[in-house]
Amino acid sequence: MAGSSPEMSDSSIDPVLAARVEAIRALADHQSERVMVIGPDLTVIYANRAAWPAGESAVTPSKPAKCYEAMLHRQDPCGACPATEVFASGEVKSVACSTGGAGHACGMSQAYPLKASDGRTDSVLVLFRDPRDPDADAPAVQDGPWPVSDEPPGAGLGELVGRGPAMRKLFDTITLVANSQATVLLQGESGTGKELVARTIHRLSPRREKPLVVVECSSLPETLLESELFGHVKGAFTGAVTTRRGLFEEADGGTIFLDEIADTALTFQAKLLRVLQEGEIKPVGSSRSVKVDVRVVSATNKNLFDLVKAKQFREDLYYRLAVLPIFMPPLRHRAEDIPLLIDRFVAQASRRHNRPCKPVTQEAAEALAAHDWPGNVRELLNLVERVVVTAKGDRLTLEDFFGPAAASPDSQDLRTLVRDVAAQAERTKIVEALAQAAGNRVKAAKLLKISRASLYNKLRAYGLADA
Ligand SMILES: Nc1ncnc2c1ncn2[C@@H]1O[C@H](COP(=O)(O)OP(=O)(O)OP(=O)(O)O)[C@@H](O)[C@H]1O
Repeated sequence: MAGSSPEMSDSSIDPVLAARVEAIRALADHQSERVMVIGPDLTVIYANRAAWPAGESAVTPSKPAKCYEAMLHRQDPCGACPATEVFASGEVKSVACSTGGAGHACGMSQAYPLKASDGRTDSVLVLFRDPRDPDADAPAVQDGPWPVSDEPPGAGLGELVGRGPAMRKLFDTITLVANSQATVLLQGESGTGKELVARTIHRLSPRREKPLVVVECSSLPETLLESELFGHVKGAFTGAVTTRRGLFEEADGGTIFLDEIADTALTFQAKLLRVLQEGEIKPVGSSRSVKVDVRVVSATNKNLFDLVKAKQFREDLYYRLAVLPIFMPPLRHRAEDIPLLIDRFVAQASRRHNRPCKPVTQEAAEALAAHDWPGNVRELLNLVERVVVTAKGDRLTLEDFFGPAAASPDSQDLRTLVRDVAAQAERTKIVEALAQAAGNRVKAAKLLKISRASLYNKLRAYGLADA
């Protein structure tokens, strides 16, 4: 065993936490990045080989050691350890140890709370700045090649817009996880921005010069998904007329984004688990394994842990994928971000459709902020885009968004009206996409940038299932 983890065999350890630490161990044991997990009393639960001071081996201490004893040979803790703030707040923090690891302190640069099954922060995952690295004092996350933003600074991260507490917390988490190699699981309702977050993680990560490969897992039958991801050799199955590299190989050195991971079959999950455990893929029909260095980010709009409990998703794979889980807040829980999103989307759509960028009236902005947006940011985006194209006046009014009925004094309940209008805009987009794709639903889902499962749900909801 490369790291120290005497307590992990302790049966009193929470099983969710134990599984998470196991998954961290599997990923971090052989990495050169320094990784450690500590308990609330600063006891070392796990430390990989690289975390130990140069020249010292990872010895399993006879009794649980405190991080300052084990790493720095100190008798006392290092004054105000930044990790203690993470235990207190339970929030993700980019922390900076004041002495930067120059002999007296450990030089931790990031700390991530690991929650037990009851939601308590039971331990903290710590990543370090490497004092031997010439860029050690540079910010952990460099600016990516972002497009020029329409908003003032502080209104987002890359293409992600938001400045309310939920999004600020999300941005902290993203910047933190971007710099590590660990797998990330994004969970949240459809349209909340999971794919955009995956892209942001990739663009902020040291892998940004290498490919980001996006795979819509629900759009392919199991056998095809396997050959798409792992490749196949000539003659492996009917139709395999040539040998083909899989998407894991295409993503080598970069990131693979597995969307709708919950919709994969159990047999496929077993194969994916093997890839994550061994860091190598076996093309269909081949007996030869190929080493790949790919960071896996996956997403689902289902509750994956419920599927684990229902035995529809492998528990061991869940813990492998969810080393760093991220929950996307639905738009109705962050109404404070809606005006910013509207500004961004009006500016983008006006540029795209070559229209003047018009302001939104106060009345319309209030109605938009009051809606509960079941389709989340995607629904808002579609509505704004339609209005930018169709509005005639020099401002975007309540009537432009919600039709003449909204402007009349005895209009129906505004929430219902907004819902109806937003649904209408979405329905029209779906009908147009289906027409453009000549009825092919996989292509239509691609055009709409939604998953096939999500398209099927919407077709049913809008009475278009037979379209
Ligand atoms: N915070 C945000 N700021 C700006 N644009 C956003 C934000 N969140 C989402 N979007 C935009 O909304 C649309 C939907 O986002 P995305 O496809 O990432 O959602 P998703 O959660 O992956 O959806 P699904 O589960 O249906 O695949 C995209 O056009 C995306 O660019």
